Amino acid sequence: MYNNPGQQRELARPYRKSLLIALLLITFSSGLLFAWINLGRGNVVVAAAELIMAAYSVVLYFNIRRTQRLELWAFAYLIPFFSVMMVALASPRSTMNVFVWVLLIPMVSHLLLGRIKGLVLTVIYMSIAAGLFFWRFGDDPEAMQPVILANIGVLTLCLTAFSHVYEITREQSERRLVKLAHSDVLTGLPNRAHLQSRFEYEQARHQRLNNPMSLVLLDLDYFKKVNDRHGHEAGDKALQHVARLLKQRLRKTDLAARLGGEEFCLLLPDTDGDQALLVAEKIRQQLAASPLTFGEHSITLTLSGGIACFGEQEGMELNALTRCADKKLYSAKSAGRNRIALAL
Ligand SMILES: Nc1nc2c(ncn2[C@@H]2O[C@H](COP(=O)(O)OP(=O)(O)OP(=O)(O)O)[C@@H](O)[C@H]2O)c(=O)[nH]1
Repeated sequence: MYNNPGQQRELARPYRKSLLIALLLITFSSGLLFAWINLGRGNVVVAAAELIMAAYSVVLYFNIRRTQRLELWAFAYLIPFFSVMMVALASPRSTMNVFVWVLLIPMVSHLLLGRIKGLVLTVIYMSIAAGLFFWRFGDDPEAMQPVILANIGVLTLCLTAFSHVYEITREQSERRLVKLAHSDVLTGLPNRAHLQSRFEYEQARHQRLNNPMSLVLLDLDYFKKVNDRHGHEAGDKALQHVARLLKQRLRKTDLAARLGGEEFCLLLPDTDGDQALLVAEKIRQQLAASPLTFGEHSITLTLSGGIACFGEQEGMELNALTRCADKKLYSAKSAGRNRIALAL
């Protein structure tokens, strides 16, 4: 599942990229506009910094469209952008109005860098901006009025807090959505999409370490009869019963997924065919020995299974392995059900 920060960053990539591109276009046009205004006012240092920033944003624009390392480029944009802002704040020729730009810092930092790095950058540049404000206007009684300081302080704090809380809730809902998209609603087991991404991870690990890996397909026997005799609710309970058993029996490093209907798949890393057969047999026996209680009924469930081993012979891709395991599952069904087939 997408739980680590790297994967979380991957999810945020598309919207951060669009945002960064929009910011670059704004920086380019506003850089030109303000350079022209500042040149007119004789504020040459600030005008030069703004022109450089406008030119730099064109360079970034072309790099960002192709890059895979968005966060690095976001830093490459934000640090010069905020630094030029600080130059403008420090310039004796600029008025107090220019400090309104500081309010952009928390929003832009959080949106482009996420909650932790965004907060760090916000605190650094807000502290510099506060220092510059007191340095420039500390002896101006008009600017130092408590009501003005309170307005600026509270507004800045609010914007920082809102941006931070927004990022936290955005990350949480993103995680929830990904979890939903990767799990089966009825049983809570991972679904086919999750199996595919986990398989790709295990496939890469196998190529590096050459460890064995097995895939087991399990299918409940005569499941239609359970639905027909006891109703769909009993069928659903039976599927949840099997899912619970799989979760209990397997190692943390194994994966049990529901592929759909009454079919389940186990991905067993570091496990060869014989070991997989032992695991599947234990599950089969335990299921047969622990009937589902539904109302006053006790419903005995059995399953059949087929095992495929990762390798050139049976398959190196998920589809090929599944096809191979499916053939063996079919032979287990034909041989009378309630059994696991390792060979055809
Ligand atoms: N209750 C419930 N039933 C489901 C669900 N998904 C699939 N089924 C039912 O599972 C049954 C599968 O029937 P079959 O494919 O004939 O398989 P079977 O009866 O187990 O027979 P064999 O696999 O040959 O042993 C169908 O009746 C489906 O409606 C589900 O989510 N809940």
